[in-house]
Amino acid sequence: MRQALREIVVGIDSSTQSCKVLAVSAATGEMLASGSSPHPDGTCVDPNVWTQALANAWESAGIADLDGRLIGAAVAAQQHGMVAVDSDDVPVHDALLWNDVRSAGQAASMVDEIGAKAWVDAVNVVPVASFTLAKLAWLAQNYPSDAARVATVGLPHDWLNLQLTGQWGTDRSDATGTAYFDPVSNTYRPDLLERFFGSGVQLPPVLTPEASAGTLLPRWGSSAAVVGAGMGDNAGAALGLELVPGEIVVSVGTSGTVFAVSETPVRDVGGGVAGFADATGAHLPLLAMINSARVLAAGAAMLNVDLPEFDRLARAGDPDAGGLTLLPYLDGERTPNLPDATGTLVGLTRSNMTPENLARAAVLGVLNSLADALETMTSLGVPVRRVLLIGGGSKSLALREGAATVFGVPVEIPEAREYVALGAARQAAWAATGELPKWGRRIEASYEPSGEWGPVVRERYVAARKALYG
Ligand SMILES: Nc1ncnc2c1ncn2[C@@H]1O[C@H](COP(=O)(O)OP(=O)(O)O)[C@@H](O)[C@H]1O
Ligand SMILES: O=C(CO)[C@@H](O)[C@H](O)COP(=O)(O)O
Repeated sequence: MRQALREIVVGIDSSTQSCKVLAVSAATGEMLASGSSPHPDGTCVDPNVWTQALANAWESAGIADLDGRLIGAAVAAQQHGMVAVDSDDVPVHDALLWNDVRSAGQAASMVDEIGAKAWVDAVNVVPVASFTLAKLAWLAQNYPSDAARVATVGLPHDWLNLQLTGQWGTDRSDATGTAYFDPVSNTYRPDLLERFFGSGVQLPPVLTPEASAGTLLPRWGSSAAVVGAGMGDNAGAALGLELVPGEIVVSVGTSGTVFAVSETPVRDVGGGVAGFADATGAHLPLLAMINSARVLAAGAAMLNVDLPEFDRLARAGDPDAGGLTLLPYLDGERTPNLPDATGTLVGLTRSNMTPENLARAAVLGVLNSLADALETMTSLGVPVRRVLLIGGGSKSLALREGAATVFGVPVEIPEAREYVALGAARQAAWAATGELPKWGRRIEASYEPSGEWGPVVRERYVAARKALYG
């Protein structure tokens, strides 16, 4: 069915640092309006803050003024966040986010109790601090009276679905980040939830990718547009990029993520690759890092420069940063599973200790941590013809130019777009029209690996990581 050219869909990306709203043509995907609003810093937040940021971004994009042209909306959001509410849907505790490592002890106990293989067999992930179930176990152990009041548990995008439509609803891609949903049988595992948290908790229905989660409540404007099922943010980016097997996305945003689409589940008892679902009915094997674009921002702050100047410095450094190696685990790390780790700078000498080399070491540290993840992914048989580099950090020219050489594979930079929000918009069009539109994707720049300094930089990084963490 051809959409009328005037019809509009809205995609929402509620991510760690901000909420972005994108209005696009349902027929072509062309951007018509956008707005954004920041989220507070920190690793836990009252979910009502996300609702307010969405309202602000919605208003600044002028969505309520689109009259009868708005036919659909959908939310893609940061994964895993623990939204635990009472019987009136009031949060009983701030939502612990994916990058809150306080639940590391609970995750480790969960693995000790039943073993990594049993977890992979049950839900195709091995628990780490990031996953919702570990956070719920943390809540039960540290705030038992709050835990006792929990009536429903959802995720950030499920919460925003509730705000938009008045109904709870989730999808496979986000449900797989809980550690109590099996992406193979497509069913919840309430036994695991009961064992590590408690019984009697309601969970949002898991909607199919093209399903409607409801229609917009009047507070969002006059239109009763359809709201799609929504999804986790990485599945949103895959949908926005129209990703196909053979391509691996490396996203350098608040989180660093490495993911691919796959018709079959990818199993990793080693726990690096999480066997998430995508937003089309297939799978989304993924590795996530806590330390990514913010390492560059922290480096810029340390050198007292802005991001463009930091980038200029990094490009002016020696190709191998004069021998400096940064293990960038500034906020603890998830992959590798080192929640208590800190960053380490190796190889300082009086001659290499320049702002240029320090900036370049930060860029190379982020790239090497992503290269570790890429190697784990391909070691499990996930094919890689090329990497698509996206996320706010991919604006850094130093990062772009170094990526192919550190990864050892060709890298393409898709044109600058908000791919998470775009994927949500694409799903909204699917829910509203019954057809998943093809909007295509344009590539802005391509890079080939150069053998010159990449292998040396990679070897130094791997040696430093092994020396410190085995
Ligand atoms: N030119 C740049 N160089 C390095 N990092 C950048 C640049 N521009 C933006 N960033 C970083 O990108 C991050 C935001 O990326 P984005 O993909 O929008 O985040 P999210 O993953 O939360 O959606 C911020 O941490 C910001 O500092
Ligand atoms: O934890 C994960 C994926 O498993 C993160 O990717 C979060 O989904 C947050 O992402 P951003 O805020 O960086 O988009």
